Amino acid sequence: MTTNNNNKNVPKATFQRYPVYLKALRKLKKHGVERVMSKELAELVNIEPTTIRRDFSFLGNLGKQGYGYSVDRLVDIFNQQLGVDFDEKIILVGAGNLGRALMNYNKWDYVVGEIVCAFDRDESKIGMELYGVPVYSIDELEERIPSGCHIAILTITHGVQNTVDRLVECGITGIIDFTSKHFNVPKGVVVKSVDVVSSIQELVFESNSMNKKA
Ligand SMILES: NC(=O)c1ccc[n+]([C@@H]2O[C@H](COP(=O)([O-])OP(=O)(O)OC[C@H]3O[C@@H](n4cnc5c(N)ncnc54)[C@H](O)[C@@H]3O)[C@@H](O)[C@H]2O)c1
Repeated sequence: MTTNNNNKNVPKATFQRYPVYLKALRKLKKHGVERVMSKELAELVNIEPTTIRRDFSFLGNLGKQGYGYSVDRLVDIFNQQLGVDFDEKIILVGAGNLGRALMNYNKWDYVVGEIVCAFDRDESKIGMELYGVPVYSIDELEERIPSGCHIAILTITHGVQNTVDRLVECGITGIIDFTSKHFNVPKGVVVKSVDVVSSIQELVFESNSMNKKA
C-alpha cells in the first residue's frame, strides 16, 4: 500500500499503473485531446475500464460520471502523485546527423520532457528550425539557454571540454554524452554516456564467449 496525496491507501498494483496512465494521458494532451472516457483510455493502455475507474477513485473527485475525465487535470494529478517532473527542458548541442535524429524523435515516450532548442557552431544551421526545434549559435549559449534547464544532450565533434565547462556554468547538471570523448565535470554533475560501438563490442565479446562455452 502507498498513501497518496488524498491520504488514501493506494494498492501497490494501482500505484504501479499510474506511470502507464500518465504516459497515455500526456500523449493525448500533446494531440490536443481535452477529455477522455475510461473506455477510450482503456483501449490506449490495455487495462479494463472498470480497473481504471477503480484506480481513479483513489484520486479524489474527478468530475461528473459520463462526462469523461479532464486530461489536463489527470496529468497534473499523476505528476503530483508520482512526485516527478516529466517536463524537463532539454537542450541539444550539435545539430548534425545524430542531433537531427534525436530532434526528429523528440517524443521521449511522452514522459521525460523534450528538446526545446539546439545549439551549433555551423553558420548554415543557425537560425533554422529542425523538426520544430530552433537552432541557435553556440556563441549565444549563455543568453539563449532556457531558464530551469538542467539537461543537455551532447552530439558535437569538437571542443568537448570547453563546451561542457560552459554548459556547467549555465546550470547544466546532467549530460547525455554521445561523443565518446573524455571530459571532466565537477562534483554534482552526472554524465550518462551512450556508445553504440562499445555496446556492439560488448555484445560480440559476450556472444563469442558464450559460444565457446557451449
Ligand atoms: N555514441 C554513439 O553511439 C555515437 C554514434 C554516432 C555518432 N556519435 C558521435 O556523436 C557526435 C556527432 O556525430 P554526427 O555524426 O552527428 O556528427 P556531425 O558532424 O554530423 O554533427 C556534429 C555537429 O556538431 C556541430 N559542432 C561540432 N563541434 C561543435 C561545438 N564545439 N559547438 C557547437 N557545435 C559543434 C557541427 O557543426 C555539426 O553540426 C560525434 O562525436 C560522433 O563521434 C556517437
